[in-house]
Order: sequence, then C-alpha cells, then structure tokens
Amino acid sequence: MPRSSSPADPSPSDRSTATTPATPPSTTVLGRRDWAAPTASGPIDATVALPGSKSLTNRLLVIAALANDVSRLRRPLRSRDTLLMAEAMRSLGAEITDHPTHDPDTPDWVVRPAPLRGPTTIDCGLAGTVMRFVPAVATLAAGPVTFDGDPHARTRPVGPVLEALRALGADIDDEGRGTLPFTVEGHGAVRGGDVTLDASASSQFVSALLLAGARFDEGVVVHHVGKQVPSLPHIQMTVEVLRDAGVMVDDSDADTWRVDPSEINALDVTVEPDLSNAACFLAAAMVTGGRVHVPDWPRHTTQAGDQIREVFAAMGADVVLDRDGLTVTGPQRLLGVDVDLHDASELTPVVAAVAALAQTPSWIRGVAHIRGHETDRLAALTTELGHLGADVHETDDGLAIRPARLHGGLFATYADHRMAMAATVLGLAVRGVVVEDVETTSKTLPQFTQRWEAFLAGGRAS
Ligand SMILES: O=C(O)C1=C[C@@H](OP(=O)(O)O)[C@@H](O)[C@H](O)C1
Ligand SMILES: C=C(OP(=O)(O)O)C(=O)O
Repeated sequence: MPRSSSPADPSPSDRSTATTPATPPSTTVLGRRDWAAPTASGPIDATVALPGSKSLTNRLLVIAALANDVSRLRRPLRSRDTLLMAEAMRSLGAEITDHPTHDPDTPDWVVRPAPLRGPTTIDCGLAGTVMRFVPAVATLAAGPVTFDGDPHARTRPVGPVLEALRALGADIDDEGRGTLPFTVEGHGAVRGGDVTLDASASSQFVSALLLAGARFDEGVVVHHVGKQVPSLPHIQMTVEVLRDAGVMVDDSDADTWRVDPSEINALDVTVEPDLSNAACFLAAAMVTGGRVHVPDWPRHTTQAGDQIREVFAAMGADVVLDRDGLTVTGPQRLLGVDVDLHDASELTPVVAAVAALAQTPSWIRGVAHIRGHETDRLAALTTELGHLGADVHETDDGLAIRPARLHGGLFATYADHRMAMAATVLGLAVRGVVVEDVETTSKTLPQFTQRWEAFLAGGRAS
C-alpha cells in the first residue's frame, strides 16, 4: 500500500548516482519535434476518453493469430507498438483487417489465423511485447524469422526468453549476444515441456512462453528462479486472456505457470482503455488541484495501471470509481508518497513527475528493473527532473524525491513515451517546460499533443 509521506529526509541507504541515461538527447534526429508543454492557469476540470490498452491489444493479437478461428478485437489500440505487433502477425501469415464500426476512428480488427511461416523479418521498434512475445510465436513457424528493432531496442534484455525457448526445443541464432538482432529458425513445431528461467528483468519473458505454450507439443511449465518477478499483474493478464480463449492455465504455485497443450479458441472481445496512459491525464488533477474524469474505467481489471488510484489517493486525492468511470479530484496540498511500484513500474515516470511537485518527500521503490525499459528510466528521470531544479536521487531500486522549486527547460525524453508524458505533467505546473521529441508518445498513445490540448480545452489552460 502506498503511504503519504511526512516532511522527513529520505532514508540513509539512498545513494546519489546521477548516471547518464543510455541515449543522449539529440538535436539532429529527423522528425523530432520539441513541444512547449501548456501551463494550466487554474484547476483543470475535464473528461478524457482513452484508447485501448497496449498490453491487452498485443496479447489479443498474438492469441488471435494462434487461434482456431476468426477473432474480432473491438476498440483495439492503434499505436506504434500495436501496429508493429499486427504487422508481425501478418508477416507470419495471419490476415488482419479493419472492420468499420459506428466510430470511424476506431474500426475493429478482424484476425484470421493461418499456418505460420517464414522467411520473414520482424521490426520490433522499441516494443518489449514484440521483442519478447513474437519469438515464442515464431518458433512455431515454418521457416526463418529474423528480429531487429530501434537502436536502443538492442540493449533491452531478451536473453532469458531466448534461452528458455531453446531449452524447449527451439532453434535460435543470436550469435551469443542475448539481444536483438537474432533469428528464430522455425521448424513448424516445438516440443515444449518444463523450463526454468530468471524473469526478474521482465515479466514479459514469462508471458511470452505462456502465450505460445498451448501450441507446443507438450504445452509448457515455466518455473521462475531469481529475484522477485516484476509486473505480476501483467502475467495475470496473460493468464486471464488465455483462459478466456479456453486454454487451461495452472498458476496455483508461486513462480510456476503450467499451460496444457490445446487449441486456442477464437475471441470476440472489447479492449479496455489503457489505464497506464490514463495516469498522465489524472495527474493533471493532482498538480492543478482540479478534477479529471475517465469514462469506462473497468471495475475489475488485470491492468497494472489501475494502481494509480491508490497512489494518487495516498498523495491526497479524492478518488471515486463508480459505474460512470473514475474521477480524481486533486488535493489542495499535494503530498509526497512512499510507494512500491514493483507491480506497476510503468507508472514510475508520471508518479515521479507528480512527486517532484509535492510538498513533502517521496520514495518510489521496487523498480530497479526499469533500468531495462525504453531507456534507463531511473537515470533518465534523475537527470531530467534534476535539470528542471528537482531534488531527485537514484537509489538501488528507485528514486528519492525531496520538495524543491522547479523551473522551465528542455526535458530530454530518450525515445521514451512515458518520459514525454512525465514532462507534459510538469509543464502544467511549471512555465517553460519543453518536451523533446514529443512524438515518441506514439509508441502507446497516438496524437498525444492533440489529445492533451483538447483535454485542456475542456478544462482551463493558457
Ligand atoms: O506484458 C506487458 O504488456 C508489459 C509488462 C511490463 O513489462 P516488465 O515486466 O518488463 O516491466 C510493463 O512494464 C510493460 O509496459 C508492459
Ligand atoms: C515498459 C513499457 O513498455 P514495453 O512493453 O516496451 O516494455 C512501457 O510501456 O512503459
């Protein structure tokens, strides 16, 4: 449970190591647009409808491509990560077409599975879901499947999932690197069975094996050994989506998941709104003392982003979830928070931005593994919040943030959508924040600046 903080110093075990994040900011990248984040002139009072969840959309695309019949995904997210996943499934053989709905902006996706085949090449972009889930699918293809992605994608961990797939009978050539690029030599089938891996760097290693596991000859039993697996709600999401498709999954023992070999049933499913992307909009209520409403917030969900409700409540918000959706009313006095975000680590950048504006100190704990996310997020946040005057220290497993007066400046985003969202939140409260390469938000949220401006126009912003 997150706790509000009182005005005390961060714990003595904190270390201040402001390392330089992986990709230095650049002024020469083609297509880069630096954006002056709007500043609020008063409390925001607005409603925002959000597109579908990236994590759900990409699981559903994989399951639909492996299923026994035609699936229909309603209100899927169309962003860079999900378009890359759709393209990956198409290039392995699935047919994915738009099906018009009453809303011309959100046609459904109709997915017709077909025998999986190579040779082909998969562009992973910077998407963890593509670089981890698709190799497991590619082991079932007839022919070689080569994977590569953005420059920084080559530094994100994939070695443990490739090693596990090899142990299950797959043939993978990564020239010993344990990173992109690599080739899965698909032979049309995989033995499967028991496998042990260390998934402490990413829950996506486990999800990948479970998503394809029902189609392995012997199914799969995945055992995790090592430090605690992060982002457990995301594994729960994988388990629930598989069960919805008729697959038997046993997760009754800690750190062990068993998937029986079986057909995967086709699905007709509506994708929930992306609750992690909701965080930056809800943060507008937090930092302006306003009110933000998100319709269609699910009452039951496996999305880790749902934890933002508890975090913002601990920071002083009034948080109401009812059948109309979620309403967050920001506090008059924004409190810091002491929170373990191990299960919901993708919330870290926005929570850190709100914490940097709080009147008491904050500690974000349990997120060491986000050094392997889109960028080294702990280093990137320490550096960029620091450039705006925040008092931030990187700890072994998170951040310690003390109250400080912030000022404007360029906020480098390191090709990380959530860094850009964090900077945008800061801009509401601090004049002169410029978000470097704001289009990087398209990884999970297309037309971010238009959405943000329309959102603020529903409220009050300068
Ligand atoms: O499976 C998924 O959809 C995700 C799992 C998590 O990854 P990690 O376990 O690597 O943190 C999360 O951070 C990421 O945004 C999405
Ligand atoms: C960590 C994230 O993404 P990915 O799926 O690329 O790991 C994220 O969206 O915050």
